[in-house]
Amino acid sequence: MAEPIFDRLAIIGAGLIGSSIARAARDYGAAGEIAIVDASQQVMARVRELGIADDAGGDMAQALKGADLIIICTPVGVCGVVAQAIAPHLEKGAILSDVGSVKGAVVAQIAPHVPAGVHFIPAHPLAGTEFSGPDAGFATLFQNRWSILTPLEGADASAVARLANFWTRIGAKVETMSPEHHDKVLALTSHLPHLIAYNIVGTADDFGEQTRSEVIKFSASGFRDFTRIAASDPTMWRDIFLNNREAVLEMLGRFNEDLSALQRMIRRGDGEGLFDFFTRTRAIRRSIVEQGQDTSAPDFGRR
Ligand SMILES: NC(=O)C1=CN([C@@H]2O[C@H](COP(=O)(O)OP(=O)(O)OC[C@H]3O[C@@H](n4cnc5c(N)ncnc54)[C@H](O)[C@@H]3O)[C@@H](O)[C@H]2O)C=CC1
Ligand SMILES: O=C(O)C(=O)Cc1ccc(O)cc1
Repeated sequence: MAEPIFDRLAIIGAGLIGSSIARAARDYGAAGEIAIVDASQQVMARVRELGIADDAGGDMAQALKGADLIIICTPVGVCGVVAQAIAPHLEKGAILSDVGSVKGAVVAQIAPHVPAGVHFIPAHPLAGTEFSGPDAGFATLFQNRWSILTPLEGADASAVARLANFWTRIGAKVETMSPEHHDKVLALTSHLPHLIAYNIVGTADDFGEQTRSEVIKFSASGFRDFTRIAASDPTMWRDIFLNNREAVLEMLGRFNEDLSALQRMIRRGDGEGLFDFFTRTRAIRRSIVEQGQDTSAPDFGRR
């Protein structure tokens, strides 16, 4: 196997993403040693049972000793607190990264705590499922999925390249962009779809018992897909919406306008308008499939 890219990887937060990175780093030889720290004793006990870390003692100073890559894998709402707690233990030349679904607010939370000589390079793997916790992770999660790096201005190019190599080694394709651009793109492609799913499933839940049980009984694939997304972790998604407020509200405004236009077409019996609209949206789906980015195989995300 090729040489490890990092000597010691420390993961803070061993949920779906943190535990998947640990498994993948070991399976693909991306790190010499792997240390895991999690605030939950229950999670730490499970990490030891699963045997996915070389160091799962739970001591922060010990875990970070000699770590040349540290990845914060907690919900985005606590990134700042975590960065503050780990800062005294970070060694010169180390790379500090994260996997948060929001980048602007995460940079604002973490950057003030990064000691001089430590390279802070935020990242976001566009890979996941509706499940959480250390048991939900798996080594192949990042295969053929994007990982977006959002280095700050003046970031050390060789550190960025080394982190990009790490993601490539564990199967991902890497792209670089600014945190602001990331947050706009993800507001539309990930955050808004989750909000719509939470909303439609919530609407069904607001109906009486009789309707609710019929919805469950007769749910065809459209609604079923929404229920999968709406089963995603409440803490994680609360933090995403609180931390990508501006971009989500902007996209929601555009979405509401388009929804009103569709509503008007239905009310006016404008079949031609509806047909044209649905023809445009079908073309988008076709280009995604042509680019080989369709991951909607029946068992995607279900294990
Ligand atoms: N779930 C998904 O599909 C994806 C999630 N992300 C991002 O990855 C991050 C983690 O998400 P998941 O792994 O799904 O969450 P998760 O809920 O499975 O795991 C989070 C872990 O962080 C730990 N934690 C919470 N506060 C902590 C603290 N102060 N110190 C140390 N550990 C702490 C929790 O005990 C838990 O084990 C989030 O920021 C999320 O936005 C990114 C891509 C996909
Ligand atoms: O399960 C799904 O369909 C997802 O969309 C997973 C996901 C959730 C959050 C992210 O920031 C990236 C990927």
